[in-house]
Amino acid sequence: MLREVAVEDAVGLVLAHDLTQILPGEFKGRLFKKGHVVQAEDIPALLSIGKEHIYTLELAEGYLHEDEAAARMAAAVAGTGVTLTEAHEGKVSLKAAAHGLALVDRNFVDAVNSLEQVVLSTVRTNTVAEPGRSLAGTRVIPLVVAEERIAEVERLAAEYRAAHGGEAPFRVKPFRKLQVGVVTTGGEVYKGRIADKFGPAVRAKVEALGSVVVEQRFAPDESEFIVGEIRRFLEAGVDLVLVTGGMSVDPDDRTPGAIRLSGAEVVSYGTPMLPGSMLMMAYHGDTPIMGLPGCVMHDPYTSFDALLPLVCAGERVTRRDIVELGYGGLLGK
Ligand SMILES: Nc1nc2c(c(=O)[nH]1)N[C@H]1C(S)=C(S)[C@@H](COP(=O)(O)OP(=O)(O)OC[C@H]3O[C@@H](n4cnc5c(N)ncnc54)[C@H](O)[C@@H]3O)O[C@H]1N2
Ligand code: MOO
Repeated sequence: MLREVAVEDAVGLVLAHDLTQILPGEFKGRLFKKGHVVQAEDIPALLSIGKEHIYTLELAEGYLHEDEAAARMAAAVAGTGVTLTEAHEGKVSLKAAAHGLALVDRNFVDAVNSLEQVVLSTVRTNTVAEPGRSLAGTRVIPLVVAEERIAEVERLAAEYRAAHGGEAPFRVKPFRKLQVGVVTTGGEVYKGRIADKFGPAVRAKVEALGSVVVEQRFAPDESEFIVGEIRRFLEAGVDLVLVTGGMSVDPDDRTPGAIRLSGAEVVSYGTPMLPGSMLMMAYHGDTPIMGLPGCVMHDPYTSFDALLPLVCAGERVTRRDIVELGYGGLLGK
């Protein structure tokens, strides 16, 4: 168990937890590590950070130190594509091992946090994970916790894995390198009245996730023409077809009709996200095809930017994924 000891009497005893020093503007970090055996020369430093008494460690049977509890929780929830840090000041961080899509089961996270004294804090599911970026953290609130509490978290995680073919409730799915074909519609661009701005914008968004635009082709506002270009890319075996412009309500907006006419199975025309409400998500077999409205060209984050990471990670976008964009999806106009 923990024993409170006056600093002057602590020489030779084992520190129960990391001790943090904060010097505003200069330093914040660990002054002494958990497990450190207090030396006579440590006493002035301990007093300087305001410690006249410290906890020394004598763990009772059936109790865990905060570091071990955090480490066990992290190991229980972490799946593929995730690395764990060592416990530091009672916290373990879960980091992305590769550039990919963080997949987090919200119900599982809620179930863990409904237990008392434990913390599982994560990014939202479908967040883009950069390698080395911290995506989740585990800790417990008291310095020592009943082992039974952590065993409960481990049970929830084991049940989750059993119900999901072995997949963990928290994992990172690496991005694939997709070969992307772009069909840019619009008579004004096709006829050279204005310069194309969609191509560079879409290329940058695709490349940021590690995929590549293999070709961009141009089409006037004619359904059959657009269908022909879509089919050409499908026959060439691209992994993703993007059709830009012509997505709203004008008579010249042919793209949604052309995507349907090409034989695609439409998941959704329209997304509850602003900007990006006029986006179409569809599939030809396993090949995704997306109709991109004008805003994708000029807005940094739209429904396209929310869905492209799923596509690049090889997740099949469902109607449910589209529905869930609405809550928190008002970003612009
Ligand atoms: N009455 C309504 N008006 C609009 C609606 C609506 O629901 N009802 N939706 C709005 C939304 S949301 C969007 S987004 C825009 C644009 O949708 P479109 O995909 O149809 O975009 P276009 O009409 O094709 O083009 C808009 C604008 O951008 C220029 N453009 C298009 N492609 C290119 C390109 N490759 N390079 C440079 N510039 C391009 C085009 O010339 C137009 O000026 O509709 C809202 N309106
Ligand atoms: O498709 Mo619009 O995107 O909402 O600006």
